[in-house]
Amino acid sequence: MTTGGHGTDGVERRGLMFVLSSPSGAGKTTLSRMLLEREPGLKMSVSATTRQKRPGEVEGRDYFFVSKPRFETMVEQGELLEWATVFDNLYGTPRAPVEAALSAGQDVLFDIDWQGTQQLHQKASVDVVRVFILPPSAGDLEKRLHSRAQDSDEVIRNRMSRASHEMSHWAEYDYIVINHNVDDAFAEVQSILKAERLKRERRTGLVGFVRGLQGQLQG
Ligand SMILES: Nc1ncnc2c1ncn2[C@@H]1O[C@H](COP(=O)(O)OP(=O)(O)OP(=O)(O)O)[C@@H](O)[C@H]1O
Ligand SMILES: Nc1nc2c(ncn2[C@@H]2O[C@H](COP(=O)(O)O)[C@@H](O)[C@H]2O)c(=O)[nH]1
Repeated sequence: MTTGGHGTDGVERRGLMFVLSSPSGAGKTTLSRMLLEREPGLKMSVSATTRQKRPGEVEGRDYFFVSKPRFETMVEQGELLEWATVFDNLYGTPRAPVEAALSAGQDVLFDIDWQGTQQLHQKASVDVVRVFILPPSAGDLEKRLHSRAQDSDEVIRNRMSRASHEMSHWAEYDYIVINHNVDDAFAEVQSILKAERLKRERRTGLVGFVRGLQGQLQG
């Protein structure tokens, strides 16, 4: 699925798919925004969803808000790379922008749940990096859902009641970050991205680069 781009050191490598999952309210959106601001070469995958727009959310930036029939057509026509029902709404990743970004040598950031992560991993395991964000405590998680002030008490109760099930998938992820403090959690997530970008098996240009170095040493 992926084709080459260049790393900051000029050596060609395959793009990667960087996935953040967590129980609702643990901080994925916050950490994603920080990553996008500070990490050039990273593009957000904007999902399609049938859920209602929250105050302040922008069409095409936060989500593509679509009707259920439109979502079903997207599924039938193979327009989604993965999709799932989450909290009684449908969510899915449009395929074309992800493929275009990877082809242009960018890395792609996903804020998706464990079901979508499993589907992506089945399709492109070596290029998928899975990070699970945990809250420091249940009390903090509830406080964060309230402090966001965008969901009704009923929606928050529903999300809290499902948090334990969401968290039961933590062991399917490559990295676990506990979001006590947002700056520390961000530093950890950013370190994971930087290290994964340097992984030997993604760096398709290394063989040629090392041969060139050896040529210089011998010549
Ligand atoms: N370390 C932190 N300490 C305190 N508040 C935080 C921290 N990280 C995030 N928050 C706040 O918690 C709330 C929920 O965060 P955010 O929207 O990023 O969660 P999320 O995981 O994306 O949730 P969802 O899955 O519902 O989209 C926001 O108001 C955010 O500012
Ligand atoms: N499998 C997918 N899950 C997704 C996608 N987009 C978002 N999500 C997850 O849904 C919940 C709820 O999000 P919210 O914005 O309503 O709070 C959260 O866990 C997201 O990660 C997707 O395309 N596929």
